[in-house]
Amino acid sequence: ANGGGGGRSGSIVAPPLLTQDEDFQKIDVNPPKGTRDFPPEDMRLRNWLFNHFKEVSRLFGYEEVDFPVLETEALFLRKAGEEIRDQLYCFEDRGNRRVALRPELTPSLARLVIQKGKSVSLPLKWFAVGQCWRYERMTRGRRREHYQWNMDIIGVPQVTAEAELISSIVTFFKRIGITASDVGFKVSSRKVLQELLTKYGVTEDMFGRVCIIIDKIEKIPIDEIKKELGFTGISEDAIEQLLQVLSVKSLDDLEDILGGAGEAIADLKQLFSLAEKFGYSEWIQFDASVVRGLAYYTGIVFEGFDRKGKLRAICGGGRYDRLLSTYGGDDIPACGFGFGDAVIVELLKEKDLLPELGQEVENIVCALDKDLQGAAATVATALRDKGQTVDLVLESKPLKWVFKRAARVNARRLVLVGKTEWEDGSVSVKVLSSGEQFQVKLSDLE
Ligand SMILES: CC(=O)Nc1cnc2ccccc2c1
Repeated sequence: ANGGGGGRSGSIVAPPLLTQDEDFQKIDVNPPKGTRDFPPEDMRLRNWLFNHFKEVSRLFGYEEVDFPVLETEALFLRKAGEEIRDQLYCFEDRGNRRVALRPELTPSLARLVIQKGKSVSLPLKWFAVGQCWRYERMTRGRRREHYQWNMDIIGVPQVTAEAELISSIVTFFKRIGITASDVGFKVSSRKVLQELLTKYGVTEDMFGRVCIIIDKIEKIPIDEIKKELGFTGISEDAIEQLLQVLSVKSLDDLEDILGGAGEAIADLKQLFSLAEKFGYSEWIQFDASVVRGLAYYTGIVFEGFDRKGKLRAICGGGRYDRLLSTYGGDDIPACGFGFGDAVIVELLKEKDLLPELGQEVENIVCALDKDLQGAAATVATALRDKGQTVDLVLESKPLKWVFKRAARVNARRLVLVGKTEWEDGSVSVKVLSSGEQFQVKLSDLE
């Protein structure tokens, strides 16, 4: 509809002759490269997934928030060499402002917390499900957008916060039929790296960069890793020692190397003990090689992985105690996770756990001849006012067509408005599963 613009009212203006060929050119009906449409069937799966995200978040007492998909570019301009930065979907808008489509939600959340400042009482427990963007050469044929579920706790320095976040993801997995034998969480702390780098005399400002390099440890050859670490000023033998520590497989072995005095060990011990109390011990394991690819993590980091090792990380998160202060906010501790909508669907397919979601409608209402179309509208409204879902047949159609549509929309029953019945305020109802058919007064229809 073109709104009031071209209605029947006013003088009829002959439309301009469609002379230029661009008026005829067929547009490309596909969505832009790397993006998806959500036709009904895909939208049903997406809603099913997002409803689980949101129900778990509410189960944990979190409040939903959202932010613009468009942010100032500066919010994402970290200099640690992150992939998310190289692929920023940024541009200059018509006001010559540098802007970007958000590649993640955490910076926006930090911005909003700072904006709210003293007017919000800590701790904050917020969640969001939002579309995030990246711009990479389509050579890789990868998607340029995905939806991310985030949960964040702002203002809690203790690892009870991280322990609760992992519990919420475990709760989500259990709700959709994923078990501890399907997936696990690799858990570590960046304080391990921090304590080592301090020992090797590496300065704080190098910390983020070193983490990003190490996060690539399984993605690029080890010699490349060593070379890149060399550029940050770490000595050769310090690099060897560092890589040694990252292959440590138990907290006890780590303690032998770091000594028991550091925060890293204390945090991790407490997290594993809390995991026991939350009841998800069998879901988590210590893995010193987990650093995650975001520069702002400062403490515990974790990532969900499929135990078959066929898929990329399912989700990931950790503590980011410095992020708010880097944006000029107060020194407020924070932690959170991101959970993308792509890998989880691949996992559900693998495990044959995809739900079967068909369209459902309770009633199809149909007038048996065209001068009963108004009556059919009245019947549809009566049912809708009682909260019943109704697919109203809007044109006069042969009954054969109506039965076909009833099957397609998976209607539970057919409500037929016929001349004789309507004269005494009745309609005829056919329950499609049993074939049972009966007359009923409109007022008694429920
Ligand atoms: C598997 C997948 O689609 N990943 C994906 C897709 N789009 C993104 C967009 C922004 C940031 C990360 C992204 C990650």
